[in-house]
Amino acid sequence: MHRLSGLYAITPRNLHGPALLEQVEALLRGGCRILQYRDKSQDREQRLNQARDLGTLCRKYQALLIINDDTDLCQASGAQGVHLGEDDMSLEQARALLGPEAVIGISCYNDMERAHQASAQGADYVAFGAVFPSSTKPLARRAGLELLRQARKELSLPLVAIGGITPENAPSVIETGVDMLAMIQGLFAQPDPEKAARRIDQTFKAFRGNP
Ligand SMILES: Cc1ncc(COP(=O)(O)OP(=O)(O)O)c(N)n1
Ligand SMILES: Cc1ncsc1CCOP(=O)(O)O
Ligand SMILES: [Mg+2]
Repeated sequence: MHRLSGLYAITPRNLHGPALLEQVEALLRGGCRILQYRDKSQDREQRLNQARDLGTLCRKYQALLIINDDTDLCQASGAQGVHLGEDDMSLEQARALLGPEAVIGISCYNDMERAHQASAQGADYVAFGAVFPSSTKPLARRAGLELLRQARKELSLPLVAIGGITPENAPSVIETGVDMLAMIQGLFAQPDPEKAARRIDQTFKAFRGNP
């Protein structure tokens, strides 16, 4: 059983090869145990090699590797699951391809109805956001802290918050009851990503206690 809680790091577009692996390993050292490989580039071979290398690194730290958008890449690289949005394959199709053990996460933006539907259809987690303005995705729809609180009341599956989250504003998001914080710039744009990851990990522990 995978542990769907805590820091959920997502790879940035501008980092590849050894530099990406180095930064990801720093996050893993800092306590991150969920990683999403998000790479919209078209070079399939490069994406496959990168996903396999990230998988090797994640196994070393017993971390989960999720692939953004692409079920083929998930299967080819041996990753544990996929993250799907409204422009991607449906949850039913992905489940049929990847099987019951795969972790499938669904973007719900600010749409509670979509989240209830994903939950009923067997999603492993649902994501809401952007919680704050995001320089990675400036046009993302906004889902504020109040919506996260409401989602926590209505839904029992694991919840992810995404968009503009930083080590500074993380406590205000964790306080709503979400299970995971998905972050790109709030980790990778920090001078010390390991320290940023450790700070988030400790913030979760301060709220929830050690397991
Ligand atoms: C954890 C998490 N939540 C939301 C998203 C956004 O997914 P999507 O709407 O499909 O947009 P892209 O990331 O594909 O541009 C995500 N990737 N991860
Ligand atoms: C993919 C995505 N979906 C909503 S906001 C976002 C980007 C999150 O990146 P950052 O943590 O840098 O705001
Ligand atoms: Mg997508």
